[in-house]
Amino acid sequence: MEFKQMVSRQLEDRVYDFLCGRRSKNQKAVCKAIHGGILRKTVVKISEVDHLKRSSTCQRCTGTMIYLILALAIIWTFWKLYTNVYHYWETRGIPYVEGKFPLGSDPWLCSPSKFIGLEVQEHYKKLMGHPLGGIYVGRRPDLIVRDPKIIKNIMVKDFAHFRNRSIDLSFKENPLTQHLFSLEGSKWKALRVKLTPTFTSGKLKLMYSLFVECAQRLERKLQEDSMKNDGVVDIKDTIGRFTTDIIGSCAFGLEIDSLNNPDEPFRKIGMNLFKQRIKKRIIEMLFSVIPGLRNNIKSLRKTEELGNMFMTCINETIEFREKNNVRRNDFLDLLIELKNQGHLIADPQKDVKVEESDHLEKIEMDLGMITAQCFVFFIAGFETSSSVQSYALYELAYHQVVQDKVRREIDQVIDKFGGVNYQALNEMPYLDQVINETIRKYPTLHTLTRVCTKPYQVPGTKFVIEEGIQVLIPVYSLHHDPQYFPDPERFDPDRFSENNKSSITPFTFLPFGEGPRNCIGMRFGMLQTKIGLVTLLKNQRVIPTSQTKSPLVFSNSLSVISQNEGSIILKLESV
Ligand code: HEM
Repeated sequence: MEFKQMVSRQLEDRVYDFLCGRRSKNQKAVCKAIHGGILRKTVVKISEVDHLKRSSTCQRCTGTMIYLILALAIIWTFWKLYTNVYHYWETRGIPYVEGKFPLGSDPWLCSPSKFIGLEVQEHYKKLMGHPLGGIYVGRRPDLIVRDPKIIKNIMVKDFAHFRNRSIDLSFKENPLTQHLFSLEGSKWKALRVKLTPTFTSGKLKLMYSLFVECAQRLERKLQEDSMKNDGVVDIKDTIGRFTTDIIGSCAFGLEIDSLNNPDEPFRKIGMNLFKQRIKKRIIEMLFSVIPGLRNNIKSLRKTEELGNMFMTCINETIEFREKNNVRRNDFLDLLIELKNQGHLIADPQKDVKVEESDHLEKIEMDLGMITAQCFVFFIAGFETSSSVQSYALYELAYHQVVQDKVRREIDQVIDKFGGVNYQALNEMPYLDQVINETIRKYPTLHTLTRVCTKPYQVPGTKFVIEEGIQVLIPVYSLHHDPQYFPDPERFDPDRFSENNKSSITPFTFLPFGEGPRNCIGMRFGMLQTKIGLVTLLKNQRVIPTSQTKSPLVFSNSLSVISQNEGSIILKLESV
């Protein structure tokens, strides 16, 4: 007997053992005789099944066989339906990265150690030479845009087609989801117009004294830390506490002191919000396959509890301020003003153009809406600026010449203004270069998203982006593309010097996004970052220690924000 035949016989025997269970040798032989053909061909004709039904010896195995075939048919149909979508880009003549069952183009679920910015970069590299290309995230066809000119059209010129981000708002009963980052369409527009004046430089100047209070606390803490433990500190943790204090003070009007109080609840909340690991990734992937599942996942309702805590805190603060006529010139004061107007309707303003076709939706500025805005200021303001400062200090520790140059600039400006006031911070061009180079190398949002809200023909092509397609703007990949930033892994603040910055290709450097939906808190974030760095660098030198992990490794969290794994340990030395 041929080897192949022998193996198939053995296999057949095993299948019969499984189907016929504990039966006598003779009964099995009858079953085999009856089902042999069926099994070999794996296709059952109804007549054969009828015949089988009539046979009293093998009624049990007939039933099992029918179930098995039904199950196979269901699996086959599911597989066909599931994988059908993987022809989406091919049929539209768009270059693409192949999608495979069940994860699409993204093997990241299988490699939990990979940072999403790097995953997108792999696709970006595979699509080299093409202005845009398709990928599949699970079953969802997404479009990666590589060409800076098309990026400009999507983010600015033809923004009317791409107003929304793709944030799942199915968890609607949670009031915290109604914030500026996630709102869509005319609701977003109305709120953006009203909140924009909150972030003018005039308003920031009024808040400056709140920044100074927190900076003074940071200065004292650093002095203490430099004398303990041989000056070795977890700089990420210290700066994280400092930004929590600033945002707590400016957004919630709370005098929290997380720098000196390790158990400060706001600090704990901030940290937990960004701990989304592999389990969360798997859940997210399931959401892309089974929409609506989100509503049924109990663990995600934890955010509801968080919402209640925030609501109570804001409620009490507003009540107190209104009763005692307290004003602190912070975000909450400005939001209370909006609450007292009752509702918002967007007005035409130069930064957010209202088109004639726009239906201007009324937004009730109730407590829920106010809390949601405070919440987004808290998460956006806490993690972003704290990461930028920590990564800048990490790079400065390894680039002492650059660090000395920044310190010289700080000393000159302090001499000129007699201290670190608001104006002084705006006259430090080299510090600006260092911050820009930090957010180039470590962009806080590795990938930006826009959803196509009305069909859009890409200029110069016949290709139409359909409504509902998610567009990915690969910020991390652009910032690390040697075509735009030669030797991209080198930390070189001179890329942003007065002479060199004009040669940077527009729309390849996007640390705060672009267009009407860019970062509303950019000035606030820059101010927070500068005051933190100046406070530290004017009195201390940072140097790497044997405990400093280098290079920085970015985590695989699903968060839109790039976060490095673990701590950033540096040594402080008084200067
Ligand atoms: C250095 C610090 C910061 C960085 C690097 C940063 C970066 C970004 C980026 C890249 C976006 C998306 C832009 C786009 O899609 O085009 C964004 C949006 C946003 N940021 Fe920031 N951000 C920072 C600080 C802040 C602060 C301090 C606040 C608030 C206090 C804030 C509030 C927001 C909000 C509300 C949005 C959504 C805007 C909208 O959709 O209209 N950000 N930020």
